Amino acid sequence: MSLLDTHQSQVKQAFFVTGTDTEVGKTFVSCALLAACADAGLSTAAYKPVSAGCDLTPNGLRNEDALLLQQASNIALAYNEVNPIAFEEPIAPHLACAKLVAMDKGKPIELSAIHKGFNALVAKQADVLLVEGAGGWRLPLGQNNNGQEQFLSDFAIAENLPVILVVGMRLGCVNHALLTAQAIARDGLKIAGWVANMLEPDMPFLEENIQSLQQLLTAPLLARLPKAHSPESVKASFKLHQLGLTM
Ligand SMILES: Nc1ncnc2c1ncn2[C@@H]1O[C@H](COP(=O)(O)OP(=O)(O)OP(=O)(O)O)[C@@H](O)[C@H]1O
Ligand SMILES: C[C@H](N)[C@H](N)CCCCCC(=O)O
Ligand SMILES: [Mg+2]
Repeated sequence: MSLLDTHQSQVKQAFFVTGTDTEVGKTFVSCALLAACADAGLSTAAYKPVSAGCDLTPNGLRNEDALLLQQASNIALAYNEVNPIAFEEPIAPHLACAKLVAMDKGKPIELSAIHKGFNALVAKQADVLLVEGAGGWRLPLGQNNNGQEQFLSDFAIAENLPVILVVGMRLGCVNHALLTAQAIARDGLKIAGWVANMLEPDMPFLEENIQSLQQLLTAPLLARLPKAHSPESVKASFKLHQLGLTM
């Protein structure tokens, strides 16, 4: 029985949300999907295992993505349950981590800690659990104690999570989307679907680019999100039955 099967007995469905790059709308799309699930009467939780770019507050580091995901979840979650590994600098997390380790102010990122946080959220038994990556699919986490390079995708692979791919619609996204989809498939995971996030409404041939991706990506197009003032305002873009969340 795969890890996911074990987990699925406790959650209706967990998804790993990745994107064609950083800043393409993983958080925005995740919050919109969480709102759509809540409207459908589903209980929701979210996880941002690794964050970089945080404010230092009296309660500790706080990442904007993680706060938005915490707020968009309708199961009450403590901040550290949502985001157990946080770095202050808005840079690649493995570099932020290496800097702290070099100054003896931190320790290497451990995949086991990411799995532990995931298992704790699975135990909350939400109908839907969204895990947001950081940057793109192959996010480095630095070396483990055996000197092996680790990636956040290793976590998704080990948990056998279906993946939602957020494509930031801008020139160059077709290549990024196809390379990401290819890597996910070669990693043995299923893409549950992809989202056309229309960050740049005036992108030339926007429709033609979306149609090209529909032809070139085998996974279904889950939603076309327009540039909007809030994730809540575009939650109706999702058809939850495509994700097996409603009949
Ligand atoms: N469809 C949209 N309409 C309006 N604003 C959007 C939309 N999608 C994303 N944004 C905005 O663009 C910025 C980047 O989006 P977001 O933070 O979701 O990207 P991300 O992929 O999660 O980035 P990161 O890699 O840092 O996690 C944010 O300010 C977000 O609010
Ligand atoms: C700081 C930024 N907003 C993201 N949270 C982290 C992006 C990491 C990108 C790593 C890479 O270059 O692929
Ligand atoms: Mg984000």
